[in-house]
Amino acid sequence: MNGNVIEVEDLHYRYGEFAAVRGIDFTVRRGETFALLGTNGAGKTTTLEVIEGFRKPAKGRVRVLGLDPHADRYQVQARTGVMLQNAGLIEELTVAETLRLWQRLSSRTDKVATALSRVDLAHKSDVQVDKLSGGERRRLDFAISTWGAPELVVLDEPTTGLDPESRQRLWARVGELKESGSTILLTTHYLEEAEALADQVTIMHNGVAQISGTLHEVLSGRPATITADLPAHAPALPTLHGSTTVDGNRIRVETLALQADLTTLLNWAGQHRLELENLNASPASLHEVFLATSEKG
Ligand SMILES: Nc1ncnc2c1ncn2[C@@H]1O[C@H](COP(=O)(O)OP(=O)(O)OP(=O)(O)O)[C@@H](O)[C@H]1O
Repeated sequence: MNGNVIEVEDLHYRYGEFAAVRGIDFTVRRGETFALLGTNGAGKTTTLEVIEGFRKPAKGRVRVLGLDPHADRYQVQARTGVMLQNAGLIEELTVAETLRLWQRLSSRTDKVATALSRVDLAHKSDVQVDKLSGGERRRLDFAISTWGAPELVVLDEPTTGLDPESRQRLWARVGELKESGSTILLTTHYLEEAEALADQVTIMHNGVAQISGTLHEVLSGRPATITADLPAHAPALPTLHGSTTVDGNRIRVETLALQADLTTLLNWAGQHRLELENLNASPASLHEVFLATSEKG
């Protein structure tokens, strides 16, 4: 096997007549974290399910750990940890019993107490699964899918339903997995999650990849934004590198020269003794890229 853990070439998948995935290509190298983003119904889960070996592509070539994930699914699944959107947990077992069962089933070694403390569930060891909150179930599922740090971890919307603190903790755990050498493929609707974790992203829409690359590649060339409210009767604005739009007293500057334009604007406000209310300056983010790609239709 080369350094690629996942290779997807011209992947197509159909549900009957409906083409859910229409020619996706991407490669995930060993040790990388790759985020698949996109609108609802874009085809992210379908793509993940093909990679996990649950679905056979209509067309195209998929290799996972050098194997065909459908034909060789038992070999691939033994080396992969998968967190689906809805976990099939056994409701009658306690949290600790669930992990002890997993310990017997898994070919990887890990410790129940350690796995529980990683996801902050040690205090729930003796609680039955059907008594857990939605976020706690999600964390238990994460503990199972990352048991023994698998070579490949596939996470379908891992932090949906988690509170902000639990989300940050899970990000830290994903960071540790990455440090230990695991390759991670995840889908998420939280763009800041992709910004925090991913080396590479692909944004899907209607079964097609609209944009792919490293975060730097995806964001480069995208303008930063400055917004502010001007006081009434403000003098004419200074000349800026970026393009300015005015709506009432609110200005919005889209610029590739954020520092220069912000300095000009602040100097101008200072000279005229103006207060710029609600001043905000932000670099390009995945949020704008996402909106731009999903508007393409
Ligand atoms: N079992 C199925 N039978 C028929 N159509 C399906 C089936 N599963 C998914 N689809 C359709 O395929 C498309 C892609 O679905 P998929 O779940 O892969 O999208 P997604 O990007 O994961 O969406 P979301 O962000 O909403 O979870 C959607 O239009 C969906 O309605």
